Amino acid sequence: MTDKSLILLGGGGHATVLWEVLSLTECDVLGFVDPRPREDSVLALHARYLGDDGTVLLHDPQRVALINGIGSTASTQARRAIYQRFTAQGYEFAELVHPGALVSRLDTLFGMGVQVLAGAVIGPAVRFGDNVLINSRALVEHDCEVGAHCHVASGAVLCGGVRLGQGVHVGAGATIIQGVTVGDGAIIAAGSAVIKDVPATTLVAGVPARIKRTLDR
Ligand SMILES: CC(=O)SCCNC(=O)CCNC(=O)[C@H](O)C(C)(C)COP(=O)(O)OP(=O)(O)OC[C@H]1O[C@@H](n2cnc3c(N)ncnc32)[C@H](O)[C@@H]1OP(=O)(O)O
Repeated sequence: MTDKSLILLGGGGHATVLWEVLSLTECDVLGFVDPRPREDSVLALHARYLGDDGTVLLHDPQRVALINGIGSTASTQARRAIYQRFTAQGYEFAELVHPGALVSRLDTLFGMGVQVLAGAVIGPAVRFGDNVLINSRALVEHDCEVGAHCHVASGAVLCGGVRLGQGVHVGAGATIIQGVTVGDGAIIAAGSAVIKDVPATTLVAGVPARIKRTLDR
């Protein structure tokens, strides 16, 4: 974890989860930014509202680091966009690991700003790119490679040696069997069982998962 003070980007559901994780750490959290904060959002947890996203730029990137509070339910584009916007301005994103996650540090590599939430299990020799989100109770087995900006949603399972390209969304409760490769920008529907490689920018769904359509990106 960084020594810098932290600013949370976003105030919605994912930010609320992160706010709780932050409350379990010793970090100095300045507050959150959001263009349109809602009363039933992280505000309800008495988080300090700093202003819209542009407020971040009032803070020296040498002194503050950011937490990506944008979630995703399918496309990971919004999480990627805000990450790229602020890294281009010289800001760093802090790693955030819930104390109730089990993370092997045996040859496991984290990119910048990786988030691992409650109950997630990460096996040895796993490689995470930047801005990866491993959501609650997900399982990432040994030797997996998870590209930048991927979201492995709640309860999803990556068996050993799975390779995800960049910006892949693995839906809640989906399982990808060992050795499968998933191309950049693919979306795996919730609850699917993926038993063979998935081409880039396709949506796959079902048990076993089949291609439903090509995504427009
Ligand atoms: C903490 C958190 O909450 S993290 C967020 C976790 N949430 C998720 O991971 C949600 C993942 N989202 C899904 O699974 C959605 O159903 C999506 C993204 C796949 C739907 O995508 P859309 O583009 O809206 O697809 P649409 O609903 O039109 O369905 C396309 C086809 O896939 C099928 N399909 C969609 N979802 C599923 C699914 N989960 N399982 C099986 N088939 C599915 C549809 O029946 C349809 O099939 P058809 O073309 O044969 O009729």
